[in-house]
Amino acid sequence: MKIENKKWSLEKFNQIREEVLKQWPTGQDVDLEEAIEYQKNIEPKKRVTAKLKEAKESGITLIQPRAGVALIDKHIELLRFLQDEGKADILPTTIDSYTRQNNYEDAEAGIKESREEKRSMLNGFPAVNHGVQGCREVVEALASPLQVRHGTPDARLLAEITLAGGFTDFEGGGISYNIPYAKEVSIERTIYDWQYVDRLVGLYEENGISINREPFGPLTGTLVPPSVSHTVALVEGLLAAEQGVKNLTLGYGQCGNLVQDVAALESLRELAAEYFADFKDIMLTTVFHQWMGGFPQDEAQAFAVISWGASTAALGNATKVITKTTHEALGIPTKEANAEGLKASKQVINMLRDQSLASNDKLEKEKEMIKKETKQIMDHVLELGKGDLAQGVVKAFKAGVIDIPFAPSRFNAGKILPARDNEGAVRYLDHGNLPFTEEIVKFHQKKLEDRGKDEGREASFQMVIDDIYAVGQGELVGRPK
Ligand SMILES: CC[C@H]1O[C@@H](n2cnc3c(N)ncnc32)[C@H](O)[C@@H]1O
Repeated sequence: MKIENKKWSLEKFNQIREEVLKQWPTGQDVDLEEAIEYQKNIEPKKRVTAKLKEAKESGITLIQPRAGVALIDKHIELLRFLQDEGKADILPTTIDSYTRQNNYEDAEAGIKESREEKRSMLNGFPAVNHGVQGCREVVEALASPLQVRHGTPDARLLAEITLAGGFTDFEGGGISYNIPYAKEVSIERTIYDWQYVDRLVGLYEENGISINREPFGPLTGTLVPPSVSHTVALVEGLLAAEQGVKNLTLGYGQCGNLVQDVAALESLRELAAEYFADFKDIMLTTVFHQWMGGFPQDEAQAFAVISWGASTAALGNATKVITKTTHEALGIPTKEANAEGLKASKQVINMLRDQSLASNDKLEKEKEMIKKETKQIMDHVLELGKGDLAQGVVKAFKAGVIDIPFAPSRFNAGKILPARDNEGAVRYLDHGNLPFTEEIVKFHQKKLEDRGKDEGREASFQMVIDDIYAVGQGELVGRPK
């Protein structure tokens, strides 16, 4: 397929739509006109965009967990608990791994098994199998707005069914739900398929229905430098806006050094304001993901990591924070543990509501570097695409100009290597083919050399390994044993 960053015609969209809705029997229940009417009757307090707008205007940080189980009644019970006990501002529905791979047969088997075993045999909610009516049962049982969270390279049918089902926010994108989640799916394929998702959202918007879109910020969740993360957020947001998306939450996964993370959130807002300046009617918000790397098993230590994430989200004025639980190192959390992660986060956010991180030289320097790096990558992507962003992305991955650390995809160059400096900020030990100037490369090298001097060792791959295990072992920087 030829990909270009151009709004799809309705004719092209409808032609592909016929195939999409045939991928599973429940696709036949999607009737767009009826779905638009149904969405029209979902009042503002149950729309994610309204909640985000209110939070952005009042400068508060909303809390949202991840959560999903196999059966509709159990999923409602779980979400009701997170809403009423956890006080979640926005509710998730995390989709199961079979559905994420379009393996609806095994999802169906998982539903059957869950009924037999009387416990969830899936690691999320199989929305495609439950269909439009099943999704509406969930939406109508809850008072809070709902977002679909997943990791699906081909999310076209999932989007059709969950949006018709009353969800008002859809996570993911052609890079962020491919490169960290799949090995064999080409970038062309997922950029194209996610243009379909965004064109569907554009169709809802053209009919007065506001649906929020949230590219998946953390990517591989493993020491992803802010400028790599911001590049993907901006690219996916711009591709979505071209298809008619009007509400975008751009995300970033916590790295752990407070100044760098606050600088990342502030620079993300500033970069987004620049890159989306031509889209007059777009609402831009930010989401901060609490630490996505390895967690300590110990409950108290895990609470500390959760609270550190909540603190940074508040001090960085993120519109929303995605919370973690003390079961992170163990598996799918109980509803109680999930609610506790929400309550700990809310406590910290409330206590920091009237505080902010005073601007300082370090913060300004960090913001300057992140913005310079991101712009250097973005400029090169556009150059490679001869002005077409979609073409540029495909070429950028081939050239390693966009490169995501520790990604499974064979379409990712995998040449960059991140490691923490002496204060725990994430730096480029190897910047691979990222198109950075000498100034940028030297800045990162010096930071890592300083750590090496302090530790009495060379800046090396061993630091990367030490840093990957550090948080789970009670540290931030992986110091030599
Ligand atoms: C993006 C990855 C994260 O999503 C979370 N996650 C995935 N599936 C579920 C789930 N079913 N319930 C709660 N949390 C979940 C978990 O914290 C994991 O680290």
